[in-house]
Amino acid sequence: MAAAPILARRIARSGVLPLCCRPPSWDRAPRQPPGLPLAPCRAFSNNKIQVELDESSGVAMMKFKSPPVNSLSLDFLTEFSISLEKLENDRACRGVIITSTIPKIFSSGLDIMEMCGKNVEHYGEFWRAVQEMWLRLYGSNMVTVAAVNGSSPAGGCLIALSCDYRIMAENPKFSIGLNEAQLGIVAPFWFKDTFVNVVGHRIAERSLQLGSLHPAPEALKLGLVDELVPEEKLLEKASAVMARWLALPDHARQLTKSMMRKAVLDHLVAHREEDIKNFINFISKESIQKSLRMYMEMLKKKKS
Ligand SMILES: CC/C=C\CCC/C=C/C(=O)SCCNC(=O)CCNC(=O)[C@H](O)C(C)(C)COP(=O)(O)OP(=O)(O)OC[C@H]1O[C@@H](n2cnc3c(N)ncnc32)[C@H](O)[C@@H]1OP(=O)(O)O
Repeated sequence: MAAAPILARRIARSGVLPLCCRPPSWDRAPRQPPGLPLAPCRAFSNNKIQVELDESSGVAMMKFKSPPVNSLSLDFLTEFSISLEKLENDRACRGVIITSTIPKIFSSGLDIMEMCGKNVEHYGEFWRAVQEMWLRLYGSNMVTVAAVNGSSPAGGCLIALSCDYRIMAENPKFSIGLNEAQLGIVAPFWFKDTFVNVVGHRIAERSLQLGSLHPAPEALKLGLVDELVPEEKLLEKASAVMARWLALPDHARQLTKSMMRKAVLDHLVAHREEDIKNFINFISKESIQKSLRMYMEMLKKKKS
């Protein structure tokens, strides 16, 4: 019996408070009393995501590990939201680095099979889980750094865009972008707003209308990612960036982050049910289902 729907309902019932539910944490510096042995790493690993918290630095490493392509299924999204919630509520954790264990893939975006041939209840539950994940990540009090070590289309790109800083492996074969238009679907307003907040209106408009996937060097030029580094240096660089961000007092950084992101978060919170209804109506259309089926066939043909 799949646990995800139950967990998803549990999260949904609990409600998410954007920017974030726990109290302000300027007193939450990692505690490593001098003279004591190094604080241990605490780890929790579920099926699809592995998390290790280094208590001495206050930094968690979150690794997606859902073969073949880290697609964002209902189970994955539920696990992701629960992992974020656990870290958010852990006073020892101040920052999280998000990366993937799958070679060449950060995340392939929303699991298309969750949006194909299912019933209205399923679409509603799935979309609520997508919203939940974004509200938790975009509204997180923690410093969030995406170490993008592979391709990252659509929902995968949204995860990276929702972080505070994006470092990508400098391989031109890896691409990133909101390519929904290529699938015959439309990125919802909060995907668009998150994108605009990172790259500005003009670049976002052109990229969204064309459903562009930008190779890493182009993504850097557009400001979609903040820097490129050789793949083998990605985690080292992410840790260095994290240390720089954590050097500031938490309360000042968090209030600034909240000020920058609040309007966009509030917009979805105020229109959450409407957004779910809109998704259900859109995705249930026969023409949209046909587009998604054709896209999946195209992916399979590309392989053979
Ligand atoms: C009102 C609002 C309405 C709607 C809003 C909806 C917003 C949607 C957001 C999204 O995120 S949609 C998903 C967009 N994702 C993509 O376009 C990515 C598609 N995948 C790829 O381009 C490639 O698979 C790849 C990620 C670059 C990896 O390529 P690679 O060659 O390494 O693997 P392969 O293509 O052979 O794929 C392996 C396996 O995985 C299946 N797959 C891939 N992506 C997805 C996915 N997103 N969902 C489900 N399944 C996916 C692929 O079909 C292969 O399956 P197979 O082994 O059974 O053939």
